[in-house]
Amino acid sequence: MTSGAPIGILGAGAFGGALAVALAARGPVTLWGRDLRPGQRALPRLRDVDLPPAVTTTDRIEDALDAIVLLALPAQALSGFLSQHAALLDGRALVACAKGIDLNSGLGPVEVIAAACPNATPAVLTGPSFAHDIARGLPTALTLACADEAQAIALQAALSTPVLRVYRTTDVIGAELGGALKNVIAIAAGAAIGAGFGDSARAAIITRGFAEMTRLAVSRGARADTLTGLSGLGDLVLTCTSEGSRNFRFGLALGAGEPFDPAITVEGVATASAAAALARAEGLDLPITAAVSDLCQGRATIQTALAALLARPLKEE
Ligand SMILES: NC(=O)c1ccc[n+]([C@@H]2O[C@H](COP(=O)([O-])OP(=O)(O)OC[C@H]3O[C@@H](n4cnc5c(N)ncnc54)[C@H](O)[C@@H]3O)[C@@H](O)[C@H]2O)c1
Ligand SMILES: O=P(O)(O)OC[C@H](O)CO
Repeated sequence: MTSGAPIGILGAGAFGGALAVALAARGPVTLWGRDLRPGQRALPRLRDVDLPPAVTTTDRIEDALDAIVLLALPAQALSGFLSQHAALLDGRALVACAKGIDLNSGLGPVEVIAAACPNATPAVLTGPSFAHDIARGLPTALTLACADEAQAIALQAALSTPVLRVYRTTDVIGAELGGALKNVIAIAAGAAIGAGFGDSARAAIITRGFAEMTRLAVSRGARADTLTGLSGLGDLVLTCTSEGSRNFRFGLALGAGEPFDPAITVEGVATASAAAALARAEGLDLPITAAVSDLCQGRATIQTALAALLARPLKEE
């Protein structure tokens, strides 16, 4: 894997498209999408952005199997996609870009890769980053997590550009759970704002939500300090405070009792249920996560969820 080596991106949604634009600054990129026409230069999920000449678009996965393959697909689609294409993908450096927990298995993206492609070198790219910011060339810092440190160093170098600053860690569980769980807390923050509970309530949700993220991640084997980094606290702050976030906007609609376009990817919905199940299995108390899961599944209203959270026994912080 040399600097400027070709990169393949599977998934031509907002994030796959944005990464293609950014990584084209350092070498050739092949972008595969299931609905992509060869030669297509504009992406429906990434409005007002034209792909640069260094990006080749294709609807043949075989064309995008470069030394590094980024998987820019939603978390709930990853397992099925990998199983379907395992023969092509196994044995490669596969970098998941998804932020979620697989609802069926309770696994994070790296474990999902390992299960479907046992000979691949799996990694995850996460951290605070809106596709529309990256595609516009705005400065962004990400986290690359890979259990193999030498591979983490190589991927970090290969995926960094003058404006895309990639940090690395070998704490895969911590990095991927931070990215997954912040989406759940962002739904709660959005719901609080949408329901008119105010900014003080949002600050409480961010803080107590962060405690829940850390509790579950540490219980699953993460280092607590990973959660204070870009992939945890960094992304939590971004996603809970910006209407650029789909999870936050979904929460806003939920809190306001308004409809939300079901075609928009909102990772926190499935991940709330997956995280609540993991917490039950680990004997952990994650009240905000459970409330989001109940809200999303229609088992609670915004008022009953708030009442349940406020009625909890008083405790030490
Ligand atoms: N958009 C962002 O700002 C952003 C930033 C960082 C990380 N992410 C993460 O990246 C992942 C993808 O998000 P996105 O924003 O690109 O979503 P998106 O909805 O914009 O695009 C998802 C793409 O995946 C494709 N897809 C879905 N299921 C598929 C399947 N089974 N086979 C093949 N293709 C399939 C869709 O056709 C679509 O092109 C999510 O986990 C998200 O959390 C997104
Ligand atoms: O739009 P969201 O809520 O999926 O968030 C996008 C990124 O994960 C922000 O880092």
